[in-house]
Amino acid sequence: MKQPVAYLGPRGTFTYEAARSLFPEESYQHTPCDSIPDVLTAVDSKEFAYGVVPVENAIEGSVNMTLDWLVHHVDVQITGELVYPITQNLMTHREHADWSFDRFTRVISHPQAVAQCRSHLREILPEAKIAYADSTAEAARQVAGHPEEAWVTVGPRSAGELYGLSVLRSGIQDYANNFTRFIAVGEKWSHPIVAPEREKCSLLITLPSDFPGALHRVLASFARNGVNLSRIESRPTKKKLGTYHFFIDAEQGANQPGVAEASQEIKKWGCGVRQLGSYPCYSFDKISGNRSVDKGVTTPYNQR
Ligand SMILES: O=C(O)C(=O)Cc1ccccc1
Repeated sequence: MKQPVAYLGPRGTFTYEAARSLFPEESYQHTPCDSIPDVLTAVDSKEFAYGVVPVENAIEGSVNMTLDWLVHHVDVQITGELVYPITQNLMTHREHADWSFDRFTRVISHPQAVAQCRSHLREILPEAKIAYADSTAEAARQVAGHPEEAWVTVGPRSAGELYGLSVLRSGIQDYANNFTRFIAVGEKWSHPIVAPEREKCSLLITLPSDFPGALHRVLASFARNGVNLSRIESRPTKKKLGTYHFFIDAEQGANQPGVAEASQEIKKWGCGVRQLGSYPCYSFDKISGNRSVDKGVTTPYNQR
């Protein structure tokens, strides 16, 4: 029987692509959820063994919705990572395929997709209002369902194809090298065909109050124990202005030397240390096999 995987849907999202790359269709059944919290909650409640959500984009940075739900609302482990190339397309209803840009009144998409194309959209659609949807494919679905409206959307070509939209312009992201990191959450798992490129682990560190130089000491402890860090991101604790949780990614698995030692030392100083996962990392190029991704135009519009 195929194992169930929840992803940020509907079909056609970038997350759908990522979910199919990490969890091949031969062995897994992919089920769309309406939002990132829905995916994480469904895995936390064990309704689904696995889930896939976006966590960070090269242009726009962290997906705060994912980070905040991991900290405050669910207790799930990160079990894998995929780095996936993103090409953003400006798309509209087939009936408006030959319209000039100035006729469109609204751009609908996921906040991350809009943010990745902000300058380009300001330039070509300066008067259009921005409206947000829970995913790019949901936005495509809305545009497809309203031919009477002068709406455009931003998202993957696959979503446009699925909902019968026309592509007005491809590669509308503001910068080249637009990649998104997606995470798998839930039960332990490993890709049936492809070996991971490396291991990583993610920790959530909470500093005690009134502790001078606490963050400095935390980082120094990792350095002393020979642990290479690749990311540090702060998010508000939501309890008091100016207090933060720190997401820290280390370039090694949690059971390799250094991480346990540093964590113990940090805990002794009164810091909270929660392991969010120790997991294999994959890149789309290696994992995709024969499946194609929208190569589109990956040079941003202002560098053509
Ligand atoms: O809405 C989607 O398609 C998603 O998967 C979220 C997202 C949006 C923009 C870039 C990467 C992921």
